[in-house]
Amino acid sequence: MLNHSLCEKYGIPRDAVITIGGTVGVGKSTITMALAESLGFRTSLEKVDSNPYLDKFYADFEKWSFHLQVYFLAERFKEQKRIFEYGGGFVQDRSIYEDTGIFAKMLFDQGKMSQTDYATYTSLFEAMVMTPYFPHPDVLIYLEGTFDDVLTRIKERGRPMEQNTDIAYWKEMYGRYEEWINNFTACPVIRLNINEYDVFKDKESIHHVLEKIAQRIGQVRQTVRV
Ligand SMILES: Nc1ncnc2c1ncn2[C@@H]1O[C@H](COP(=O)(O)OP(=O)(O)O)[C@@H](O)[C@H]1O
Ligand SMILES: Nc1ncnc2c1ncn2[C@H]1C[C@H](O)[C@@H](COP(=O)(O)O)O1
Repeated sequence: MLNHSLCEKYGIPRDAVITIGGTVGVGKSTITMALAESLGFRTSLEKVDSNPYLDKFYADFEKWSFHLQVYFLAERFKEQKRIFEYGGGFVQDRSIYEDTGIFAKMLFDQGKMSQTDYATYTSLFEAMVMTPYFPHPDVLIYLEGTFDDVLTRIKERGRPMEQNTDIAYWKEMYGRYEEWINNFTACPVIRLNINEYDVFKDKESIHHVLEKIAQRIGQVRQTVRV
């Protein structure tokens, strides 16, 4: 299954864990699949259709915010375990850090999650994730584009629950993402503009992304060795 030749060509370790971050609609799932195919890695994808809370959440944020956050946390933690059990070699669609740093915080700040629920969620997150035993990704690829481009992609993808959501929600999230990534330190980051590649019209452009990954992981592993 592993595409050893591309891993070797670029010097990307076969046990690497590459996580894709970025706001809703920016293109995470798409590049996750393209990178995994190129490298012969497994994917860890967000399952939207089988999520029992997502539709309800978009219809009533206040009522379902806590349920949804706990559900996402459980799902991502199970995925983290799966990645660990396989010994890496994964491309992961969205990081666990975004659940707390973006979504839960935004819902609390906007009064859509109560103080008690937020405290319970945060303590659960910290107990599960912020421990020395939790493996962080080798690299987080942060996808960025203009707000208009992201909005166009959300519209074109056409998930009904997202179409009925106020643009202010996406705008607020977009702004929070910019601030969040500027302060993110949990693992090495590559910032990738969505105009730097196009997996649909120019498949070869994925090589540009592979080069960046190799370079960043190489830098980190070299620093660790020194
Ligand atoms: N490089 C690209 N060029 C054009 N459209 C893209 C590109 N990457 C993703 N898209 C489209 O944008 C929409 C959102 O992409 P998706 O990967 O589902 O985003 P995310 O996982 O970040 O929410 C989809 O309709 C997808 O086909
Ligand atoms: N932690 C989350 N809280 C609320 N909503 C979330 C969370 N994680 C993902 N979502 C939503 C956003 C989208 O509607 C879908 C899938 O995300 P995407 O960025 O399109 O992969 O789930």
